[in-house]
Amino acid sequence: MITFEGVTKRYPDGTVALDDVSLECPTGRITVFVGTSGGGKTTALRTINRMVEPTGGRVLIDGGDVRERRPAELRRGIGYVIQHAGLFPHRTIEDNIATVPYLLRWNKKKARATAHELMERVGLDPSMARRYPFQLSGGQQQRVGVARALAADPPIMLMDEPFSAVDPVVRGELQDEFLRLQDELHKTIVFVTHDIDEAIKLGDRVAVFQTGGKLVQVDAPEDLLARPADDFVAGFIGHDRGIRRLSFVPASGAPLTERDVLAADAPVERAREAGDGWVLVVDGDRRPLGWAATGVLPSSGTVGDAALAPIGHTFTVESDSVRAALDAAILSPSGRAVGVDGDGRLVGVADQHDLTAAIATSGAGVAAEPADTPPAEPVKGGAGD
Ligand SMILES: Nc1ncnc2c1ncn2[C@@H]1O[C@H](COP(=O)(O)OP(=O)(O)OP(=O)(O)O)[C@@H](O)[C@H]1O
Repeated sequence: MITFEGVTKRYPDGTVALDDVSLECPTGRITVFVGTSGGGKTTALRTINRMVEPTGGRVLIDGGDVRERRPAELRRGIGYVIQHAGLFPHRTIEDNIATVPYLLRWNKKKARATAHELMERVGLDPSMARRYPFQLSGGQQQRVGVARALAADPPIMLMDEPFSAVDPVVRGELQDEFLRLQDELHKTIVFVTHDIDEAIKLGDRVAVFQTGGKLVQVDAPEDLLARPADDFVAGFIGHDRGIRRLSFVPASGAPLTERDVLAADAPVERAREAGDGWVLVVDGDRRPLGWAATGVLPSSGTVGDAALAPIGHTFTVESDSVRAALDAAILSPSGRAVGVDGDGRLVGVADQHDLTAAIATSGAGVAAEPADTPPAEPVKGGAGD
């Protein structure tokens, strides 16, 4: 656990970068610092590894004041990743990654073997080990930055806008892989970003900083979206927080039906009986094939003979959120979302009304149940859809 106790940083020119900040970053979890530019996020991060010394208050790691540790020794237990990766341009990728192991005087063979292992872990082909940073894309360089920070297996990782310098698609991939890696490694991570969507996607806890180094709110992402502490936080989160909260409502709570679902070998006559204009056609393995419009069916034969409109995207009932399901429904020609299991087989179909019912019972909607109705378990990593 990293603990900030009334931490203040006032620079000699009078700038207050941190103003009496108290917060806890739990062990094995991701705490994200987010907020306006100049809000003190980077300053707060750097007080943990003593790159910045507070002028008031204390920073503790597992109860011990960081000031009682020598900076070099302290930093060996703390990985540090920055924007643009900050790689050494004249060292190969493997030697960049092995920077700390070399400092720790590991023999070269072991250090390089660790570097290769880590390359695989962060999704880089070890055949790139002998390349130089300029021979890698921005996204690949960021992966090297993460691998380098992990090399000595530090329990703590500080990450300062590590994914900001890459395009949105690569950024999304890096975030997903980062979450997957954290699922295996359980590091104590403090992550700085100015992007609220990134904060909500990655954070177990999100700390919102305001100009002047004031910490305004620390909460789980779903609580931040549900109950912003003040107008600043509400404005910072944005006006679509109602929709974004649905990322934390599990789709498994939505009532699913098998109404108007037919196998491809069913006679077209059966499709004509369907109530509201569309029939979902599935194969013998219950994998969805497409939507058949009942107004334009062939005169005879099977529903599989009909021209099928594409499903668009499905949602996985057990792991996706209502947000993903609603999106699938909105994009579906029939207005209905197709829920599948982990193997892509049909579980059931939900229309927008069914999904609204799930929102209401989860407590996330305006028409929430009375307060004594327990909210559904949130979707883990739910903001990622
Ligand atoms: N050495 C310094 N001397 C004076 N002021 C400083 C110094 N370093 C930082 N500051 C100021 O401290 C405040 C907080 O800076 P910090 O970099 O922590 O903010 P931030 O929230 O990380 O911002 P950004 O999102 O723009 O990176 C800013 O007003 C900055 O100008």
